[in-house]
Amino acid sequence: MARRHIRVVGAMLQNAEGRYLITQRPPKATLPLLWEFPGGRVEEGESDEQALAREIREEMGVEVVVMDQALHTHHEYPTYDIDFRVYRCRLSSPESAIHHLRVHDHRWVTLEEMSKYQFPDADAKTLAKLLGLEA
Ligand SMILES: Nc1nc2c([nH]c(=O)n2[C@H]2C[C@H](O)[C@@H](COP(=O)(O)OP(=O)(O)OP(=O)(O)O)O2)c(=O)[nH]1
Repeated sequence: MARRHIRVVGAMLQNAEGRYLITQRPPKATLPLLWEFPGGRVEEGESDEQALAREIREEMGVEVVVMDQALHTHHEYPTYDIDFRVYRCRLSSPESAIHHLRVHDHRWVTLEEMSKYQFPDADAKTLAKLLGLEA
């Protein structure tokens, strides 16, 4: 069978204190309980911006404004490849409460704190680039 290639979008979502939102994948998802940049797959006919806003609405019940693309990487997992783009985003309403609709947990973290959480393999490159970008 052909190897699957999936297009994934993630959010670099900063709050007023400059902390980034990271979310924990559900226990029964692929890559269970790993921490990640909120987001998910881009579906047929969707733009990256539409997909990211939809995923974040479905996962946490909040609205975001998607801004510029910050990072783009590829990663090969054992059974599929991802094309992963990360966009800077902000909450449409800064005081919005984060709901755990499809995420197990969330944290607002500094870049230093981020490295203490376990992320999927694809994010090693993303995190290194992010540290480089924001340094
Ligand atoms: N959102 C997100 N996904 C990531 C990150 N790093 C990483 O390897 N991924 C992978 C995990 C998954 O294989 C894929 C995202 O798919 P997903 O399962 O979250 O997407 P989805 O919500 O559309 O899920 P599904 O309905 O297809 O199950 O990208 C990341 O930082 N954020």
